[in-house]
Amino acid sequence: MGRVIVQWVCGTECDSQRETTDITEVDMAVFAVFKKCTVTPKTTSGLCSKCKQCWNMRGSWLKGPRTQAFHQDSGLVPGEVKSLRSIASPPLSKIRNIGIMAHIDAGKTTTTERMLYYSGYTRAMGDVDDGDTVTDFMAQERERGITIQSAAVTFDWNGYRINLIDTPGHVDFTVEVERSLRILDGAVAVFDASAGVEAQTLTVWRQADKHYLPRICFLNKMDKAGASFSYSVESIKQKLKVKTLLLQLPIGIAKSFNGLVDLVTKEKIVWTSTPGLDDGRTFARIPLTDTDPPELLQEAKDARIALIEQVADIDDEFAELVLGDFSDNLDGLPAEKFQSALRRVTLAQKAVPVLCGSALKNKGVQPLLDAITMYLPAPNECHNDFLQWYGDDMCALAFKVLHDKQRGPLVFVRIYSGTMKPQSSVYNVSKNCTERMSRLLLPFADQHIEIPSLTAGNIALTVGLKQTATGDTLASSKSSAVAAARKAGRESGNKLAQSKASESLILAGIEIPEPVFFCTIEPPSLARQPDLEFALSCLQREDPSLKVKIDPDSGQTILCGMGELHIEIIHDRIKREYKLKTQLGPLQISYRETILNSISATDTLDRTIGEKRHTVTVELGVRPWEEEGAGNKPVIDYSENMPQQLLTDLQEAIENGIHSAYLQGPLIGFPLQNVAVTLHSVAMHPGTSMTMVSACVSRCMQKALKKAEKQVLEPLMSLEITVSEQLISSVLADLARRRGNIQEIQSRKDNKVVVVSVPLAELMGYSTDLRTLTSGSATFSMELSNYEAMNPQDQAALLKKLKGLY
Ligand SMILES: Nc1nc2c(ncn2[C@@H]2O[C@H](COP(=O)(O)OP(=O)(O)OP(=O)(O)O)[C@@H](O)[C@H]2O)c(=O)[nH]1
Repeated sequence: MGRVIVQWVCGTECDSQRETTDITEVDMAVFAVFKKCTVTPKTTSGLCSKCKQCWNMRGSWLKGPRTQAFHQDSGLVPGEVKSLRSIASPPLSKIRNIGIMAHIDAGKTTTTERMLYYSGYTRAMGDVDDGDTVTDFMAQERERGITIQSAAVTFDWNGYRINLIDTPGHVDFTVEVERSLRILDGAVAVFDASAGVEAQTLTVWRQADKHYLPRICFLNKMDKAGASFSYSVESIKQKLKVKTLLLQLPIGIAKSFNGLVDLVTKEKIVWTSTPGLDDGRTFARIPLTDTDPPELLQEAKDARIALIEQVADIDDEFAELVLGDFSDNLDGLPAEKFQSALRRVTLAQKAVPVLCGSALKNKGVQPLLDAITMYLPAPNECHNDFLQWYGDDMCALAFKVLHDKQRGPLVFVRIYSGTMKPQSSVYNVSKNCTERMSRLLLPFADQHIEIPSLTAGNIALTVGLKQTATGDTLASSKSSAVAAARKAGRESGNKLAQSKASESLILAGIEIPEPVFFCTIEPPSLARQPDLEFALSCLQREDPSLKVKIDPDSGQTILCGMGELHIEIIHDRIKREYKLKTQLGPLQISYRETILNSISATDTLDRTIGEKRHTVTVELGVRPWEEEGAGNKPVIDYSENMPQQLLTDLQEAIENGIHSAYLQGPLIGFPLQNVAVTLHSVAMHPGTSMTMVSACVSRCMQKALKKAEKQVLEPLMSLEITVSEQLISSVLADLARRRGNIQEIQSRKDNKVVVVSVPLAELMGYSTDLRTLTSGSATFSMELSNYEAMNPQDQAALLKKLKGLY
């Protein structure tokens, strides 16, 4: 038997876990028991002692309560496992990396489950309502009705490899959205056919626009009372402003929905059920004939002609074909030519194919899978700048990190070029370190299949990378990354471009915005502090927009995040996943401090520790720095009196002292910004330790800062709000109340896009307020723009508040 890593979890009381590398008959029977709860294992010899105990106690798994972990195992049959091994690396043209996006409850999970089932990789169909799906989401997501984390599954369909990734749509999780979209080549948007376009779909659709992703629409829930094909299509046209290509027509609607007409092939698609097995696996494609109801025939004929005209309008090659060989005989138009034209139009994003069905009633999913392979792009049809520099060398992007209790961190990567192999070293370009990857796995359906290598275009799961975090770029070696950077520089010509190019090599990953909110977090007891630190370090690797630091005064742990909801979710995850009930302090905004004039100071530190006397005297000056290049790091220079060549450890000690003082401003202890430091002199007693030098420099700098004229800087956020013309006035009025400074109002089709900068302090709860103001129709994205000086009144009010004088 092949080496197949399968993790299974006993779904009953014992909660034990086991990994096996060889699938045997017994194991298969056991998996079947766990998955389907209907088969009796021939023997219990394959069970661990805990499971055996459990088995002996119950005598059966049949009534075992279903737990979330229960569904990590699968009902694969041995033959299928073999076939997985033989197709580990399909040709590039046969790979589809696609996202599935939808408004909450549109049927994304149900559709994915059906895809896995029909492609033959799960033995039973998972059901959202029974809570046994493969792409199960976090508890918080279900409770709050939002998607936070993306799931990645791989499966094969008709010789194509499909890597399917969920794209969460909530504005507070921009990084999660960005990291999913960044590695995709195309997307399927799922709609509830009784609701049309809903708010969250609008958000993700716009994000997908930003990444130029070709898309297909799937109108799900055609069986539902109130479902309307025409209403949904109209809503897509109106709200998403796209040209829709109706490739199918539904046969019947709501309760009477029972099939589809394929307008490209002129066939009816009818699902047949065998008594007791209505799983939608079998269906027939029957050419439309005169024996079909005349209304259906007429409707199909009109819709097909409209589709042909529409495609001919957009695609010249197709227009030539239609006007030439087939002008008198549109019926004779070969389906393959039609499909090629539809593919060109979809890839060029000139229009979007629309399909329909009912995932729950097992209708329409197979044609959707065909459409994914037919109309969405292969990785080599997408453009990625940095690829040309790596050539055949391996370059991959880590887009998701999961913490597995047994295997440690599992890192999902998208391979852009070259080949990845287990038991090999990889160079992390973003972290400048080399790591060893022990195993390479495919997240195949609900299994992780061990593979010997994987080539460009694929998505893999790696084990053993301990440093790599979400968003990091991986290359085969440091020399390969340097060679790629050089190549990029050479091609761009000058020095500046060279440095930009090498930066963009690193940024094959995702730009992580600076966190703007923070709060303290405390474990339930001091003894649990190490547990909290462990939880936070795991969460930080999964989510690079989360930052953790220690308050130098109080020693408290500080959590810095992107938004109110972000911090709330992290708090919740620590409780659920790490079983730690932590206490959060009030949410605060991360201000900065600066100075307005130049000041010098001198300080002496004289300490005797043990037998040893440490004496050091420092003289330095601080001044405002208005030129570029300072930001949140100090600009440091040395006066002419200082020796030209300082000893390395002395210089390091001095700069450490400056950096530590820079973290705590003189007014309210926020980090400094735009301050330069000049060191005039350092005199020390022989044998004085470098730690004392750092301490003295830091103290001297704080002394100088205290004497200077001080200023608080507040974070200004740059917002892009997309809102309909009718609602723009109320959005603008609200922004004025929030001290918003409108920079630009652009027109985007029927919508207006407001570009505005607003102090973060005025944006608490903004996503909820905007939703209320526009009944959920407006969307916005937000990022840190810069830090700006507060006016004297606002600053005085803030200082009073922070010092507790209110
Ligand atoms: N009538 C009908 N109900 C459906 C269909 N597809 C899904 N549902 C139901 O709709 C609800 C939501 O389905 P999900 O598959 O969880 O939808 P989702 O888009 O993944 O939802 P989130 O994960 O919460 O974003 C469940 O109760 C499903 O049973 C369908 O085709 N017809």
